[in-house]
Order: sequence, then C-alpha cells, then structure tokens
Amino acid sequence: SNLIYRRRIVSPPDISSSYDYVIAGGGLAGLVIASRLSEDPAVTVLVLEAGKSGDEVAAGINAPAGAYYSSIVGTDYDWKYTTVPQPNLNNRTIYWPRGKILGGSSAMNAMYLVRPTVMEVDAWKDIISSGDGDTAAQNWGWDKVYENMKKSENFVPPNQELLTYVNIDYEAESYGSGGPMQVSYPAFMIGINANWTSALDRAGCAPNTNPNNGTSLGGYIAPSSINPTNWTRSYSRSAYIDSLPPRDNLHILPESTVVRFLLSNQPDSSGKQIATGVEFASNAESPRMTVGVRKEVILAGGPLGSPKMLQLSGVGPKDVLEAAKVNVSVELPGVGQNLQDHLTAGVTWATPQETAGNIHASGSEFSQTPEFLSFINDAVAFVNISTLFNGPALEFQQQIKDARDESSRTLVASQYPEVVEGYKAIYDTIADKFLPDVPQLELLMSLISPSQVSIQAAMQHPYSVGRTYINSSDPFVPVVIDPQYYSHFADMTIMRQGVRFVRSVGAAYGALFGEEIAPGPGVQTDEQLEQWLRDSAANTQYHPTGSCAMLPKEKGGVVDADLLVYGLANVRVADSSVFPFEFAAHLASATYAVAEQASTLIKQKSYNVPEEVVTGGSNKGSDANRMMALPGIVHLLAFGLTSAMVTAWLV
Ligand SMILES: Cc1cc2nc3c(=O)[nH]c(=O)nc-3n(C[C@H](O)[C@H](O)[C@H](O)COP(=O)(O)OP(=O)(O)OC[C@H]3O[C@@H](n4cnc5c(N)ncnc54)[C@H](O)[C@@H]3O)c2cc1C
Repeated sequence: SNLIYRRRIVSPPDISSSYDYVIAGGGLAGLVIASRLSEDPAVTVLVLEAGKSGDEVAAGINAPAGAYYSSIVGTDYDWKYTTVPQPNLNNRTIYWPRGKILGGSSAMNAMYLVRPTVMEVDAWKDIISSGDGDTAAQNWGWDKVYENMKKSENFVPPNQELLTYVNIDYEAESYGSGGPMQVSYPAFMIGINANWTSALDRAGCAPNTNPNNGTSLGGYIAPSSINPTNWTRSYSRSAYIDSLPPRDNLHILPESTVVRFLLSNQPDSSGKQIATGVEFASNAESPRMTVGVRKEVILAGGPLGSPKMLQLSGVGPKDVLEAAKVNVSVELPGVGQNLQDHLTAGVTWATPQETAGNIHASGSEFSQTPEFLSFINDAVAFVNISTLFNGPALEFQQQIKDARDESSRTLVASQYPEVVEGYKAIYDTIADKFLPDVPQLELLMSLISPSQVSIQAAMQHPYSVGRTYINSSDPFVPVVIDPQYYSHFADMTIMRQGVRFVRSVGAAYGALFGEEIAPGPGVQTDEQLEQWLRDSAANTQYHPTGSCAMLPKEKGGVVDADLLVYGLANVRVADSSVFPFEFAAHLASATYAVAEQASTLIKQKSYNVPEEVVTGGSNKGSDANRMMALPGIVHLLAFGLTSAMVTAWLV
C-alpha cells in the first residue's frame, strides 16, 4: 500500500494576540526555524504563510515523481512571477516559479542536493568579517556551514541494485545522519546515466568520487532530497513539521500574507527600531489583522518575499519607498539590490536509447510504480574555467578585471554608493578567487522527454546583477523583478563556452546519442550561439539570491553576521536571500544551513520587546493596539504524522 496516514490536529480557532516569534513565510527556511525554535515548549511561535497549506495537493507533492510529472509549477501553489523584459534576452520576460505553499520552493524544486565549495563558503565568511576577532562571521565559514548542512540531513546510501546498474560514487561521511531531511537516491535510473561520468571524463572533466564534501569539481550522480522508505519528496514540511508530534506552542497559519511589520514609535537605547507586531491578511479584500511580537520577527519569504516585506515596512532604498508611497522608517539602500541568478541553456539530442520519458509515456504497469516514478535527473557535473577554455583563461580573467569599474558605474541599476561598493567587493571575489579555482558551470543531464536527451549548461557566477522592488504599497501587487541577465559580457561568454563543452560530452557519448535537435548543427560560431542563447535558449535555473545580502552595511548589506537587519533591533532575515553571491550549487542545501544556524543564533540570544510596546500586548485602548480576534475562517493547523507513514510503505 502506498497510503500515507495523516493525523491532523486543528488548534483553537483563534490565534493568540502575541507570540514570542513570528516567522513570515513558511517555506524551506521558515519551517526549519519554526521546528527548531518550538523545540523549547516555553516559547511560542507563529508561522504566517501566504500560500495554502498544500494538504489538498500533498499527494502530488509527495508523489515520487513530484519533481517532474506531477510538479506544482504553474499551479495555484506557484507565485508565477515573471521578470520585466530583459533587453539582453531579446526582451523576453522570464518565468520565475516559486512555491506558494507550506514548504515553499522546497515543495516544487527538482530535489538535487548539492553543496557549494569550501572556497565559496569561506569567501562568504571573509566578505562579512570585520577581522580575526569576529566570531559572528565564523558561523558562515565552511566548517560551520558544512556542520549545519549535515545537521539537516539523514543520508541513506543507494541500494545495491542501483549501484550495480549505475556507477554512483559517494562517501557517507560527507553527509549528515539522524537529521530531519532524507537524502538518498531514487530507486530507478536510466542506462544513459551509467555512462555519464565516463563520457565526461573522455570530454575532459574527471569524475568526482566524493561529492558534497566541499569540492564539487567533476562529474557525478548527485543525491536527492528523497525519502527512500517510500520514494517521496523530503522537503521542509515533511521533514521538519509533519515528522513531529503536534506542538501546542507552534501555530502555522496558511493563506496569510504578511503585509509588513510594525515598528515602535521610539527606537531602543542603541538607536534601533523595534518591531512590535506583524500585519497580515488572507487576501486583497479581507481585513488586515495584526499579531504582537514579544521577541523577534523572522523574515523567511525567500529572495522576492523578504525584500518585499522589508520595503513595505519602510525599510529599504529611499527612491523605491518614496515612489511606492511607503513612509521611510529605516533607509537601507541594499534591500532588494544585488539580485543574482543562474542562467541555463540545454543542448538536445535524439537518442535511440529508452529514456524515462519513453517509460512514462508508455503508460506501462512499471511506469506507474513508485520505483519508476522516483526517477530523478541526477547526473551533474561542475566544470572549471580551464576545461571551458582549454587553459587557464588568463586573458578572459584580465578582461573581466579591467571591466570592473566601468561595470560598477553602468551595470548597477541603483547607484547608491553602498550598493556600488558591494558590487565591487563581490566582483573582486568572483573574478579573483572564484574564476581560476571554483567551478564556473554546472552540467545537468535530463532524460524525462521521450527519445530525447538534453544536457544543460548553467552559468554559476554571474557578474550581471539586478534588483527586485515594490512599485506599489499594495502587498498584493507583485514585485518588480529585473535580474539584468547578460548585462555583463562574461556571463554570455561562459555560457557559450559551456554549450560547446556540452557538445563535446555529447560527442563522447557516441552512438548512445543520435543527431542534435537543438540548437542544431547549423549553430556554431560565437555569434550564432549567442543569438540562440539570447533569443530562446537561456532561462533561469531558479536560483535567485542576494536581495537581502549578508554584507557590511557600507557595502549595501541588509543583514549582519547574526542575520539581523541593519537598523532594526529584532528583525532577522533567514532564507536564501542572504547569500552575498551565487554559489556553484543549487541553493537548498545551503539554505537549510542558514535556517539551522539562524535557529541556533536565536536560541542563544534574542531580543525582548518591552512589554509596553508589544502590539496588542498592553491595553492602551488605541485601535492600533487592539488585537483583532480572528474569525473562524482561518485554519490554524498543527501537523503530525504517525510512524505509520514510515511503516505503511513497503518497497
Ligand atoms: C522550480 C525550482 C526548482 C529548483 N530546484 C532545486 C533543486 O533541485 N535543488 C536545490 O537545491 N534547489 C532548487 N531550487 C531552489 C530552492 O528550492 C530554493 O532556493 C529554496 O527553496 C529557497 O528557500 P527559501 O526558504 O529562501 O524560500 P522558499 O522556499 O521559496 O520559501 C519562501 C516562502 O515564503 C512565502 N512568502 C513569501 N512572501 C510572503 C508573505 N508576504 N507572507 C507570507 N508568506 C510569504 C512563500 O509563499 C514561500 O512559502 C529550485 C527552485 C525552484 C523554484
């Protein structure tokens, strides 16, 4: 049987008038933090999530093929964002799916579980560190981030059958054990996967036999966030919330969009503003409600949601706030700036081999089994610059360095001096440290279409940086997203070389691959490849970050090394928006680490809002302080799964 037995506890109809912690956004990071903070029964935690709970589609999300054949991309559980037209993509707008559901984008992602490298994470520590004695910065160096990534995991090695079919290299010590998120491999792979590392090797990219330990260079079969006891997606909700018995001190409220946090009239003794409550609403028409905050507000709305909530609260770049008619409470130019993303494009071949797409399309009995449906495109490779350029590319590196000052003047959309300084600091990091030594490109093979195989080339360290901002004070108006793709020449050059390398991997596959379908043999010169990328091929790899960057304030930072927003006493951002720069990795693993570390920091030391200023906490009698009693329409849910979830699945 593949039944999941779910025990749902419905809590009292009204939420409390105030909580110790209010978490804005119940996505990947938000639910991790909710779970960790509520381990202490003495603290109260409220999660406000804009999306629906997802119970209605839990079967789809949890279906083994949730990554592809029953994805929630494009459904009501997707924010369905689009960028503004991108001039360097022939004015195309790019679709940005994001999870609008408990679990956030971890409920819709492709489940690859890959880590950044030691050098990248240590550079993160270095860019926020004020010097040797800066202990807060140490939490963002490799050792600590690695520890936190592992803390979130329970690794289960691939089964023997799979191992003999496909060559999978791994070292179990490079993963965590006993953590909430299940990390493993699907039950089923395709023969073409078995030739992946050898084809790459022939093309000049050696296998990586111990991936995810801080050295991602090379080809390998990546693990996934999959639960091998039942072949379901392991995401922040199933891992961190459903696995718990219900907790009285944890309230999770779906269909509740955070509008803004409320600030006290008086700053505290250190001159910082204090968040005293959070305003939210079910939808654009419904009344606004407020809830008091006794300790802290934790923003976990992701790289679009968190800067939006800050800006709507009056914390952000002055020009943006004024244009949107939001009163400026704290001028913080970096909020929403520094937006970076990975761009990707795929070469497609016909193949005489059976792909997962053929099996799925056949409708056969096997195609319906959890084992088949657990198939995930796990073949990846991380490639460095010398593989892409047949040498160290010193000339290319020099061109990039020479373009730094001009790029900082012409490519940074918002010319606040701090934001420009941050751009330069990141630019130097990726041009000097990352270009020679850190992978520049990710390859991903896809086998989900019938009789076709495609390999993506995804650029990992963009010099093109954009921004996201509100253009209305209405929280239900979508944010503006402008990643400024390909505004810097280096991004295009790296992708163009990446496509060429992908072709050499295709050639190394030999007869297993048939003729090239896209872009097709007619597209060969630099100009032809670039036009193809611009006009149709380049697309997001779904890894936006940087919009609430952890950087020094004078470099356009939004949060400090404790994840506290500059100028605010008790508001943190803890999600994938805080990475100062992109990693050569998908972002989920590192985001779990941010959320785990945030939880530790908050448990160690958090702010106490003076009783008299908590919204609704004291009876001052004013309307602003009156807590709205919530009508019965709101679901207040705590989730729990019995151990039957595990035992009901027999594989
Ligand atoms: C299609 C897709 C495929 C991906 N594939 C992979 C992959 O294979 N491997 C990998 O590692 N990473 C992948 N990623 C990236 C990864 O899933 C995200 O980086 C990660 O989920 C980010 O976590 P987060 O907590 O920052 O944001 P999210 O998980 O997106 O959570 C943010 C939450 O906040 C909520 N929210 C936003 N605004 C508000 C508001 N005002 N009020 C209340 N709630 C709000 C949202 O609804 C959402 O639930 C993928 C992403 C996408 C979209």
